[in-house]
Amino acid sequence: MSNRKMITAALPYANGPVHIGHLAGVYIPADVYARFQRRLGKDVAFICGSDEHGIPITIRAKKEGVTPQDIVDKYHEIIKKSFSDLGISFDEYSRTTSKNHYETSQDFFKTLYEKGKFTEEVSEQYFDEQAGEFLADRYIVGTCPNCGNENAYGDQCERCGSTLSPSELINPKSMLSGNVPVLKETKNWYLPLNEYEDFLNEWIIEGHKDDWKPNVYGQVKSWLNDGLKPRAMTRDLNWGVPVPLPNAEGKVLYVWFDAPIGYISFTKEWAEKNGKDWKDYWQSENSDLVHFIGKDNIVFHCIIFPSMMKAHGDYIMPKNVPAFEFLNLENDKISTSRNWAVWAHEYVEDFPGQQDVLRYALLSSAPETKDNNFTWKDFQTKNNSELVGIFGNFINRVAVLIHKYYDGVVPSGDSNAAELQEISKSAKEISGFLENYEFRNSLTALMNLARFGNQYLQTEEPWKTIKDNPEKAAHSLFAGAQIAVALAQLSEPFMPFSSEKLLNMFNVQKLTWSDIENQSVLIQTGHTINESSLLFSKIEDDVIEAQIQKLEDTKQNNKKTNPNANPMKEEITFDDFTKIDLRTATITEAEKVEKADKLLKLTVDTGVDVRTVVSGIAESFTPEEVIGKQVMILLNLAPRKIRGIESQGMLLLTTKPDGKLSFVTPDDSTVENGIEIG
Ligand SMILES: Nc1ncnc2c1ncn2[C@@H]1O[C@H](COP(=O)(O)OP(=O)(O)OP(=O)(O)O)[C@@H](O)[C@H]1O
Ligand SMILES: [Zn+2]
Repeated sequence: MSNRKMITAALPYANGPVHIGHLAGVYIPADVYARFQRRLGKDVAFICGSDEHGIPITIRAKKEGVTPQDIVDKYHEIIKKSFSDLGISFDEYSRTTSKNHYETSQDFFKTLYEKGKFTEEVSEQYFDEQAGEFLADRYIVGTCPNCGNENAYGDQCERCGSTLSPSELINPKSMLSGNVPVLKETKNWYLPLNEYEDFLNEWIIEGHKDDWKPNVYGQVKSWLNDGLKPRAMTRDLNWGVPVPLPNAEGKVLYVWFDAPIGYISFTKEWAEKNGKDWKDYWQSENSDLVHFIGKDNIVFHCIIFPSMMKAHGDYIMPKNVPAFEFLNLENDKISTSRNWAVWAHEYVEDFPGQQDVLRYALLSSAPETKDNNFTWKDFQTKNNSELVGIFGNFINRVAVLIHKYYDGVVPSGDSNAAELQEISKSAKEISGFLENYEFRNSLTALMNLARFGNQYLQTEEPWKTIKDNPEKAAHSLFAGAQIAVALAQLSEPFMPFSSEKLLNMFNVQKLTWSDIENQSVLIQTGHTINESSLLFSKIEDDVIEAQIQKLEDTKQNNKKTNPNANPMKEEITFDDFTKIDLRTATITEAEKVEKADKLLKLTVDTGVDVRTVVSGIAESFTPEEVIGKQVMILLNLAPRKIRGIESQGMLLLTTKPDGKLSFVTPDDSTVENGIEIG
């Protein structure tokens, strides 16, 4: 084991604020680990920053009519403040638009280029001639070949979830101009990942079978089993780090090339300010590199970035990549675009001074080995029963009784008593779990010490023995004080705000982890403690209901701005519109079409003539229901045979949320048939 810990947390993408999913899946566990390593006396660099390049940012900027820089400036500040408010103890939090990052990532690219690690490949890519730009996959929309969704993206259909490439889309269109894009040749630089398969197999599949998490190991194995392909490390785009080669105008580094190099750039920035050498953390065998990420980032941190570092030649490989699964909210997938989230900055406003409650609740339901769910009710229970009922209650009783019976001076007791062994036992247990990235178990071990303390006081009953056996009472509170101070010390990685309050309350200094493991006496007889203050307070039902209501409002709002509604179709002229002959009409007869579940044969009085229309409405209406209904008809639609019946025209219908159809009708019954609509 080495003395240095180079800890990174996934760079949050600067197109939205931080939510509880990010916190539970990456930043809080990473912070617990970093704080713990510092307490072990390790030389820790805990590094992060905003990821400010890539397509979603440019798309968002276009939508809002601002520049990509405007977007990232806004979210970088919000994200940075949320982390600091929640006590995430980054040594450096920077951003990928920093000058230093441009230089570092360009240098990295140049080194690989000069060593001949890239292959150059010419490929055909979609190009928007009107906008004069190559189109990233996300910038192309069209019909999904799998489900028929008309608004599938060039890389993915969000309706059926299938992964696509732009050439698979039916009727591809550019999102920039709405035009049909053309294929045009372009040259890019590729990293032949297939050449790194042997190295990855040996290093991860053979070398980390036992110490990496099964979810991480399994994902890597399946990527390797499928075989790796060369991947483009540059893109035709105008937002990002420019490719540092001649004749590479209009090309930038692939966002997943530059983003992980951000860890290195930001370490440099931190090292420079603190008189350290960044290479001691990234290029020395006496350093453990650990990446904290969510499961969707595994391939980038276990395959692509390591291959880049291997190609470079000077870097150490990560010791571990403890990736988390996903956190859901109230049984629904957390989503920035649907605003389905508990936002860190809003939590801090709604629950002032209660950051540790969120840290505790998220850690105890961290999606460590499988996806997990956050609910407000559960959050309330964790606070009221565990933090208030057990942890806070125990410490408060100890402090209050010491003030009451001994004027705030720790009484004398037997420092060899068996109950004091619990302290070092807990410290060792927590430490073992944390070294193994088992955050939930470590938190349980901490709470178990508080539980033990509570029970101990309950059996000892110093409030009774103080009368007839004062020596016993003194020892009980001496031992209670040791356990309370142990909790103050050991809770720091998990609940840093409360830990600090507690250390002040007991008027003691921070100890190293090994001191806590090795000393049974953490606060001496005769030591004066400060006034006790309440650590945690009960969260009432109305507070929780307000949060639930907020989510309910989001649901309602999402219904209003219907996420299922298709975006506008291609623009048409007024002349185009006047070609359409829409009229009011009345259905006079209706019957089922034999052997067709969906069809009704209708006789329609159009005011101009009486005609037959076959309409696919039988799953929404019975024939009886529609007779006499006034409707709207598209009169000049070319006739068409459906099931042997000639259908002359089309009725206008729309769809209700339950999927049933609804007629478009005039809202006034005095409108006669045959009147034009327009
Ligand atoms: N619900 C979640 N649970 C656990 N981890 C998550 C969750 N959402 C994102 N993460 C992780 O947080 C880190 C930063 O995420 P990033 O900024 O890239 O956002 P994202 O994945 O685009 O999320 P969103 O789409 O919700 O904004 C990544 O490592 C990602 O895997
Ligand atoms: Zn689809």
